[in-house]
Amino acid sequence: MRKPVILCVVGTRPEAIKMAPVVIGLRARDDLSALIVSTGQHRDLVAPQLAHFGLVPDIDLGIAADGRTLAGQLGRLLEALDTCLATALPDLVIGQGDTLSAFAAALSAFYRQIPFAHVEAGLRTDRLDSPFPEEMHRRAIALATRLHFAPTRSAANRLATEGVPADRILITGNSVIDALFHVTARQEPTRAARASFLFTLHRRESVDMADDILAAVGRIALERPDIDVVYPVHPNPAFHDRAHSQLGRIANVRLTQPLDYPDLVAAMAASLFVVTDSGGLQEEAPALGKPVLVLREVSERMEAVESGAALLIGTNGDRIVRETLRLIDCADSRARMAIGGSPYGDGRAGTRIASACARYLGAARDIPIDAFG
Ligand SMILES: CC(=O)N[C@@H]1[C@@H](OP(=O)(O)OP(=O)(O)OC[C@H]2O[C@@H](n3ccc(=O)[nH]c3=O)[C@H](O)[C@@H]2O)O[C@H](CO)[C@@H](O)[C@@H]1O
Repeated sequence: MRKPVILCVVGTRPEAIKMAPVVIGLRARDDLSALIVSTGQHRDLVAPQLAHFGLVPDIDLGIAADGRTLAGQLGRLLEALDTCLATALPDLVIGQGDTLSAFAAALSAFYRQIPFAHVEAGLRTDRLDSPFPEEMHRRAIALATRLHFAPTRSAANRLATEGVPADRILITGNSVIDALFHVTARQEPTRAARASFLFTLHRRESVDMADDILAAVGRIALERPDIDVVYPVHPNPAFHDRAHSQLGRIANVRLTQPLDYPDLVAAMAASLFVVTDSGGLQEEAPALGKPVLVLREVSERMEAVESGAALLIGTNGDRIVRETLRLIDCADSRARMAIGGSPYGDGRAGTRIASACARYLGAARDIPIDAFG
């Protein structure tokens, strides 16, 4: 009898990192078949990250962003994914998060009436302009989703208020914690030669404020030459060019290429704290006991803010300088934010998701699935 076939669609770096534990969980079972579809949205960032989990894309659609408009990219992704679904005839499609690739995967599955499962379901800011276009994507994805894998109870509660039936929601934890533990279990702790903090900036809505944010980082580095700023620069030209022109000549700002996931985790573990606009880093840093200063006005990850592990500081340069210098100078402030453990997961999201998929597809009955949290 043919095993049910699941297509796991990834488009970007964070999707690859968060989908890897799901694929590992699915492939640990002998009653399902899981294939990875790489859309090509982050052409050069997906395969290397999957490789760290021993995975390679099974299907590569090659639809790179290449400067197209959002609508242009979405059209190309929909067409390529529709053809892929018509050929692979999956029993279930899984997507992660809120990107164009995740949205196109949900929509193309819906159009073919193939069930869609959403990893990291239920994240909302209630602001369609922030993050743009991700908030719209994830709300629309929810309409096309059969199985909602919510990382936390608050995400599950939000889905319930949107009318999603309880038996379609499972609280799994965020699979990024699975990925983090996969790496830390294979890494020797390193003692940093110099004190540092990790800085990343990549969001679409950060572009307009990028000059102010990067100028603030430069002011901090010049004021504290004893502290290194470790800044893996996102390849998006909107950030890459600015970073090098504004910060390239400051000795204690270490501009690097995008880091492989294990190297990013090692840099985070060696840092005093993290300053970022990244969603994933807001989830990972608390698990490593690292305070997070979030360069956003709103966040769909309020659990870390409410626990005191993260602080929303927005994009105003003076505030960034003030809050970052405070964490540099005050070990007590850092200790108060190092809550120990992440509210986002226990490292078993992949296994829970795989069990839920197997049960849904009738591949296995009555699987006890313990929810996270
Ligand atoms: C609105 C929003 O928040 N959306 C998020 C966005 O993801 P993001 O904001 O987390 O994106 P990034 O920050 O680019 O990636 C982060 C991952 O990459 C690792 N990393 C980073 C730099 C590096 O040099 N090397 C690395 O390995 C890092 O540790 C982390 O795991 O889209 C995802 C997909 O839908 C969503 O899930 C997610 O909600």
